[in-house]
Amino acid sequence: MRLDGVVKAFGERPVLRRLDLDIPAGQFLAVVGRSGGGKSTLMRLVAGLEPATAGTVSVGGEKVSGLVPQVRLLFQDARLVPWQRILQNVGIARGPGWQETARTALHDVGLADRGHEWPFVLSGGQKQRVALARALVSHPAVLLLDEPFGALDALTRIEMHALTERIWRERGFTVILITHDVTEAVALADRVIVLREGEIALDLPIDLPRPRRESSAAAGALHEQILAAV
Ligand SMILES: Nc1ncnc2c1ncn2[C@@H]1O[C@H](COP(=O)(O)OP(=O)(O)OP(=O)(O)O)[C@@H](O)[C@H]1O
Repeated sequence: MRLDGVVKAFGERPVLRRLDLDIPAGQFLAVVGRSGGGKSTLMRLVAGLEPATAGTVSVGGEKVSGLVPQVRLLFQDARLVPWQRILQNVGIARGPGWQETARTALHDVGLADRGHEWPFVLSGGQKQRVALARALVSHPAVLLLDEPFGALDALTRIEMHALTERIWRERGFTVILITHDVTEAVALADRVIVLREGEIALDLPIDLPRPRRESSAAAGALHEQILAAV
């Protein structure tokens, strides 16, 4: 994925100012920044939900000019369809064999036996697992995570971190994770970008070995550096 001189303004208000960014396939990138810094706007451009004011976004060498099928988004709320059972929520594309594909995806997120139930019976963390399974069925090349763990309790969040990391390592797609949580960024990402007032204030590789312990001294030093940039 590549951003070339990307600018986004709403009327007179510039939200992103000339962003240049190269994201190699398979990278786990975290985007950190204060509220209002332009993180969600960046996500919407990359997903093709909104056009850039200037510059280009490309995925796999193709310029983005509308919704990109190989890019999937996850939000803070799971956005399940309440009147459809869990299996149907996951199997959104009802082609041949959709049930088997949906069952496999549910199995991958640890909800193998819940397909026949309704979304309302699930906890917040389980709903996010279903949303993740729904994204996985289309074999995305890029997964955009817009604070999907933000509303979860601390223990569930750590479980979701481990699950996301495992599936990312197995499947090898590219991830862009938006988060306020610097610890989360350092625990999961290969690279952290700090977005401040629409510009990249820091672009930092995270070379810690995996699986990571969130409390290591090396992680602490990176954490400080990111916070200072924010
Ligand atoms: N459709 C829109 N029209 C006008 N202004 C907008 C629109 N969308 C976003 N903005 C403005 O762009 C700026 C960046 O918003 P954005 O949602 O990208 O920030 P963010 O970094 O994701 O914040 P948060 O962490 O709070 O979600 C804000 O000042 C916001 O008011």
